Amino acid sequence: MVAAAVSLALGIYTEGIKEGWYDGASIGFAVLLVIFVTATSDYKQSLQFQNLNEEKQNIQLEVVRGGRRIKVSIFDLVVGDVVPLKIGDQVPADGVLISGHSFSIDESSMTGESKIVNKDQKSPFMMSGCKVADGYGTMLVTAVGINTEWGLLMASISEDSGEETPLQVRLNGVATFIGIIGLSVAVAVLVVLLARYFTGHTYNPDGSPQYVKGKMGVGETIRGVVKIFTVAVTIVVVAVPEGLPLAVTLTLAFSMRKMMRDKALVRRLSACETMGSATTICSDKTGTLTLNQMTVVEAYFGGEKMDPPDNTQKLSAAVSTMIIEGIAQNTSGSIFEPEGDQAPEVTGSPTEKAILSWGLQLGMKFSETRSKSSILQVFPFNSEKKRGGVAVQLGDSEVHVYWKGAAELILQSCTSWIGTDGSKQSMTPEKVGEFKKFIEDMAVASLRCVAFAYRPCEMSDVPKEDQRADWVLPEDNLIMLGIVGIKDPCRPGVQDSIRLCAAAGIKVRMVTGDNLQTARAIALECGILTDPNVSEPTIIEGKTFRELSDLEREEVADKISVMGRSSPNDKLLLVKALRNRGHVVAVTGDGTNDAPALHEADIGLSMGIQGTEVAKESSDIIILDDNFATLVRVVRWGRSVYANIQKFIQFQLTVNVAALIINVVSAVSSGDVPLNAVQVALG
Ligand SMILES: Nc1ncnc2c1ncn2[C@@H]1O[C@H](COP(=O)(O)OP(=O)(O)OP(=O)(O)O)[C@@H](O)[C@H]1O
Ligand SMILES: [Ca+2]
Repeated sequence: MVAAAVSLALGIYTEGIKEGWYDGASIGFAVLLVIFVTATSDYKQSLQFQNLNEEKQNIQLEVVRGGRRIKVSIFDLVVGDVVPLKIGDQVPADGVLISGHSFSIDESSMTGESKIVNKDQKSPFMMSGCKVADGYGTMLVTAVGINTEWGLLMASISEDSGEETPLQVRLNGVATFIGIIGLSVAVAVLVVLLARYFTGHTYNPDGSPQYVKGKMGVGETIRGVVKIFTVAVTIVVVAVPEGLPLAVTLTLAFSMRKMMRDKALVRRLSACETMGSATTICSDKTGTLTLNQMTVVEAYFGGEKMDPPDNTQKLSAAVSTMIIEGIAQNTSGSIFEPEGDQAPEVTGSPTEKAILSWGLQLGMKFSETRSKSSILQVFPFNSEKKRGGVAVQLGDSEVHVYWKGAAELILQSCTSWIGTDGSKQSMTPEKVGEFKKFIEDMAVASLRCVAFAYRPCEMSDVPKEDQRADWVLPEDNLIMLGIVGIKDPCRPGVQDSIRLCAAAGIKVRMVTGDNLQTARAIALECGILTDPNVSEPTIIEGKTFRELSDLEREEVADKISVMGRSSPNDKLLLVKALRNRGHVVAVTGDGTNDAPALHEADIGLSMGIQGTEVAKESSDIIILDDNFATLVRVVRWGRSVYANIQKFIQFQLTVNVAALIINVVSAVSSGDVPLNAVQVALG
């Protein structure tokens, strides 16, 4: 703007009002144009951010209305709703805890203290925005929206989303740098020209010197100097690549919108850029590479295979009852049994749903079974332990502790097994081999294996009610009930996406909590592995990797294609090792414990459907449809952002530098500039 004003003033002054205005005015016009485009794009971007923010906040959650669990948007939550909560969820509104087990809450977002607070009948109040750190429970909503503590807090502060990406910062730097060079060159030219002018080395077209000492009037001298000034100003204006940062903003905003349409919600703008340079993707298996539609297709109970898996003919009534009790009580899912003969509705995580549906096939009556015994203590399933348990009281003193979890891990804790007739038999090495063989067979067929076990107790073994919250469920000396194999088909199209990645130089690795053999089978199916006979360290167990030294981990990390039975912490270790190796790592995650790995990675991608709120908040991009193919599209967008910006920089710098050189050379040699700002800006 200053340049425009100066140029305008000088132009009018040197060439008269008729011809002089156009140079300055055109610079003014160019500047106004840039300002206008910047403002519009900034405005559009802020609108988009608002939309995205709304999208981010539009959490779908389950509420219980009329005894039935339904999914509603967080915006449709009303006072009086009953909301089931589990680990990783965000408390959606203010409310009180109605029921819960080992339920605790991370209130750091409200209080600033990162302390986990236990919630029970004595302190049942929960504030919106906090995260469930452990356990599960149900809450009654007492205040929503602006009436919550969180709402009051948010009303008093406004959010700032004007964040600049690293590329923008760098380009701003480049633009400033070039500007400074232009300025110094201009000053140099100014000095040279002035010196030549005043020493009488410049000439008019007729060959007479422009400046003759002592013979010039003041007006004429000023006119000469002003002309030189115009030249210098033009050099500065031409040299500054003012369009550069704007181009980046526009490109990013454009890609963000496109990505949103492709089912990827960008939480951090810079992730778009980084994603383009990713060299490896560590992907979850369940839900990302597979459909997450699970069904029980095999079952092995009472030491015998059930064929079909819901055929209970061989099992005695006592065994069936126990299995059904274990399924109905030891679950974080739920079944709604409508009146009449409508089909029951099963809700919960896909694994739970598969098991509950299978229970229904066995003839389980969900609420009836649950009312027969009362729950004393719960150990909710988590990916670290890969098992979940519950202690229930039947009658006066009989207590059953039920466990279900990763098959081979449960098997290790079993010292006996139950026969079809309900007799307890001791776990001989042969029988262990038999169970293992069965797990292996299912895993090779790409099934997820979940084992059921139990242990009878007496009420006298159970701590009194006031100390029960700290009671650790006994998990040794278990009695094996049986094992189910759950099928989760590969996503169609995943093979193509993985091939695409390979062609683009990105290595896809699978990091899963599932059994190594199951992982191998799925990896073969979706093309991460091509040879079924690969060995360590291409395919490695989480535990083995964990026990290596930092250096060894870095060495093997490159070779790993599949990691099975991994805990979220193993994922973090892998990401660290790969980054130390110089990789740009993208990692996917859904669980609460995945948050550290998502943070550590160059790009953290969380799952929109299966992902917990904690995971989403730690991620840079949310994959709304959980699909691996979407992830690959994000990479493509990231790369196009880079390519576009690169091209623009090349173009802009060529133009600016060339114009600068031409102008300087001709200014010094002839005292005038051939290229003015308008030509450069529009050219
Ligand atoms: N609800 C559940 N109850 C008991 N055991 C379960 C449950 N869900 C999964 N498992 C067991 O834990 C293992 C999976 O653990 P984990 O949660 O770490 O994996 P995931 O996150 O589901 O899979 P991925 O890492 O591939 O996304 C399964 O192999 C299964 O045996
Ligand atoms: Ca996982």
